[in-house]
Parts: sequence; C-alpha cells; structure tokens
Amino acid sequence: MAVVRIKICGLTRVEDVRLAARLGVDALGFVFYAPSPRAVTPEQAQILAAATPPFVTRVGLFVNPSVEQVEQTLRQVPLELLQFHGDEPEAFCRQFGRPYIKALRMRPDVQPEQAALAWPSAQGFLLDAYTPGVPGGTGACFDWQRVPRSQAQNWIVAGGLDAENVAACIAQTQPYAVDVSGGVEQSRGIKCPTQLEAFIKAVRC
Ligand SMILES: O=C(O)c1ccccc1NCC(=O)[C@H](O)[C@H](O)COP(=O)(O)O
Repeated sequence: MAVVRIKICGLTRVEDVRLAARLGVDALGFVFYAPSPRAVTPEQAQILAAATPPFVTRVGLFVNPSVEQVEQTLRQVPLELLQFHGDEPEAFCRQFGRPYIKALRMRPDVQPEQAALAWPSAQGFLLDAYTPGVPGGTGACFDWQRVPRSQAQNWIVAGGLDAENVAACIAQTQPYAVDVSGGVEQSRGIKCPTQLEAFIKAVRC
C-alpha cells in the first residue's frame, strides 16, 4: 500500500511546528497572504522555519504575489517548496528556481488532468474546494470523485479534511498526499494537538 504524505497548512506557532514534526508530518505550510487569518510575516516564518527539524519540507504559500514579494520572502526564509494558490501562470511559478506545487480550485468546469497541462514544471497539484471570493482554507470539501485516478501527476487532496473524513477520502482517491488546515485547528492559525494527532493516525492507519 502506498504511503500517503501529509501537509499541515497555516502554521503560526512554534509549538505547533514542533508537534506536527514529532507526529511525523511531511510538510508544513506557511501562508504569505496578508488577508488570511493564518498569515505570517517573513519575520514570523523565519522563527517557524528555524524550529522545523530536518527532513520536514517547509512550504511557502502565496496567492497572486508580486515577484518582489516571493524573492524577498525567499531571501529571509529557508523554504524548500513554493505553493501558488492563485492564478499564477507557469512562467511566473517557475522563475524562482525553486520546486513548486500549483493549487487548482475545483470550480465545476475544472478538469484537473487537463488543467495540469498548463504547469508542466510543477512538482504536484493541490486540489482544493472552490468557494467564490476565498482563495483557500475554507473548510469546504469538493466532490472526491473528481480526483483523477491516474498517478501521472502527484495529486494532493485538500479542502475540508479532518480526522473523521480523511480515511474515506484516501480510500476513494488514492492521493499522493493530503493537506489540511482548518480541520486540525482550535481557532484560526492555532492547531489543536488532539485533532492533529487524530488526523495523522487516521491517515497512517
Ligand atoms: O489557509 C488559508 O487561510 C489560505 C488562505 C488563502 C489561500 C490558501 C490558504 N490555505 C491553503 C491550504 O493549503 C489549505 O490547507 C487548504 O486550502 C485546505 O484548507 P482547509 O479546508 O481549511 O483544510
């Protein structure tokens, strides 16, 4: 049975970074999008990145950033992977010389396999729920039947996952990875140790 990797998104506290890493998550997401309730500044992210142990991927999440914002963040924060969660075209995403994943918001007309062709340099695609006017972290699910069965791409399923539904999601979609934010929180940006542990157990079982 294939291992399903875990990304926890929207971390804002050192203790959550340390706990998530100890519990065995593969990647931690830091949100560099000021309107998000989970946003961190590069200065805050520097501290979170420094608290991250080896072999855990630090992911910087952007929504339609300027080139300068990404470059400035990369100068300040050691990030192994970028996540573009807006309408960034491929040429924009690849110009930073850093691996990246592209979020695809699952509007009814989006066909992931077709859409993915526009970002041939992406390492993977994060499929997230579509809620008009909110780019991510909505706590909403999309129809998992829309996740492609083909493993030609690394599909990362996100949107409304929690300890209660993630096992069913994995059984149905066989994703490369799952991503969660709100489903392991006690309040926005503050992760709940019990929910975090339950989520990871549910994925690993
Ligand atoms: O988390 C946010 O606040 C956020 C804001 C703007 C763009 C993206 C954002 N999060 C992206 C993620 O990778 C989330 O984990 C993903 O959207 C799922 O969130 P949730 O439904 O809360 O698990």
